[in-house]
Amino acid sequence: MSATPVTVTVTGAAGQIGYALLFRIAAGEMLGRDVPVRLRLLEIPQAVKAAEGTAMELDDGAFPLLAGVEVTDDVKSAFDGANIALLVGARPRGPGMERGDLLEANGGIFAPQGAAIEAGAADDIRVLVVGNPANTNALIAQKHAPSVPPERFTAMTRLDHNRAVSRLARHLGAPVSDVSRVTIWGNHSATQYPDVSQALVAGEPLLPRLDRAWIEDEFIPGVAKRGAAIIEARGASSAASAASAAIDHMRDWVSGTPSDDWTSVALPSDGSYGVPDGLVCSFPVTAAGGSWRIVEGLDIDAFSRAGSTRPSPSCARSARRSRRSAWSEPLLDRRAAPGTRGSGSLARQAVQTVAVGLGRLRGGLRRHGRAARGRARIGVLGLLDGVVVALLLRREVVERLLDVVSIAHADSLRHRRAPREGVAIHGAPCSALARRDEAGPMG
Ligand SMILES: NC(=O)c1ccc[n+]([C@@H]2O[C@H](COP(=O)([O-])OP(=O)(O)OC[C@H]3O[C@@H](n4cnc5c(N)ncnc54)[C@H](O)[C@@H]3O)[C@@H](O)[C@H]2O)c1
Ligand SMILES: O=C(O)C[C@H](O)C(=O)O
Repeated sequence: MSATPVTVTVTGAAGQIGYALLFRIAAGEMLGRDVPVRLRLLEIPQAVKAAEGTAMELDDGAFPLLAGVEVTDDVKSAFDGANIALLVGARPRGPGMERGDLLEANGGIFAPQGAAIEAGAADDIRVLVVGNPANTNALIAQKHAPSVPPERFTAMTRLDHNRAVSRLARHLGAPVSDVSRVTIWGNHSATQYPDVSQALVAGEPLLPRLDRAWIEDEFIPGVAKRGAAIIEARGASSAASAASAAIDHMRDWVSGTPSDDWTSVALPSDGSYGVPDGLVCSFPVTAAGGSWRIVEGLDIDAFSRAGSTRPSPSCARSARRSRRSAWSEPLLDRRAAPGTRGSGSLARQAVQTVAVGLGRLRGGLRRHGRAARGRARIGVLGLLDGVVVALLLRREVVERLLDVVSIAHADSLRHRRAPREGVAIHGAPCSALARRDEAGPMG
């Protein structure tokens, strides 16, 4: 057994995921069965007592690797000397919501936590953001810890990855351990693209064994919308499977991925695959020596070329949408906020949110009835989301955002007759944004 315990900070420790996560960490499933851990549990003051109850149960587990448990509501001390931070504490969504709708409630949590990591975490700090919208929250935390290497901030798409692997294995009647090289691209949101084009089953290409209609009509939406299906069935968002994915994510990060496989992790882009620098995006990654490395050089068109059956109109729509989600978001980003490098891709995400909010608002205002009113309401919330993100940023970004909003507004007035196709956000056809508006850009 190694001598010095690893300090693991878990936020939201009294919540559902926290409860499913902590005992597995204490049992050595995350860092190895020879690595002692010291747990720091961060909660809001109202939930500290519940977290203390969990700490009592951890004691009662008599875990040989557990070197201590501390409970606190003080953000600074929670991250002091932390080697690993699992940022789980955040509000979960309810039925009918998208994860991006949580930004208003949750975005503010991650700036002080990022700052506390900057101030006091250990040099080897590794951060996994689980709280939704995970990609955006990871970016917020990362921007507040400028001296920590950006790639140490990750957001969790491992749950989506595991869902994809499990679904493929069940469909093919194969053990999950036989399925490899699956990728989740993009955001932990309904806009993600679960990609099987490189996947293997028992070392052989998997694509020839799948029907393209199944991939497009069942697999892709089934994975991307699994979180909502669980909320619908369970009345609460996924917890044990999320905790399990967090364990998998950290274990692979620290101990490495198998030599013949990769996993999916959302991390600040290094420009790979045309994703703008700094945007927190899920990629195929391997881990070795405690660092992630993006798998380079994959042929991203393989899936399209391999399809042999003609998709029905709805398949085509869903495929277009999925591919657009994975690949055109960066394009939209680039066009939406040219020259915002340095002010960060958070600005671009804010711009996207505002643009989508505007799309929803316009859609709602143009129609009548309850659905339209709902759409307009969601539009207003989307606008607020964007503004909240922008306010977390510097002044010039806010100004740029206002710029974009006014240009979009002017365009929408100009193209009132064909607003879906006509509105341009710095050159990006707004039709693309409008079609994505159910899913939202945030993850
Ligand atoms: N990325 C993923 O794959 C994934 C999967 C499942 C759930 N989630 C997200 O994880 C989050 C937590 O889910 P849950 O089911 O555990 O929710 P929960 O409501 O059961 O628990 C959340 C806990 O966080 C605490 N909390 C709130 N603000 C905090 C703060 N500032 N500091 C510390 N703790 C704080 C709450 O008091 C609560 O105990 C949600 O945002 C959910 O949407 C993400
Ligand atoms: O869907 C949710 O809101 C929870 C989580 O992100 C999930 O994917 O299960």
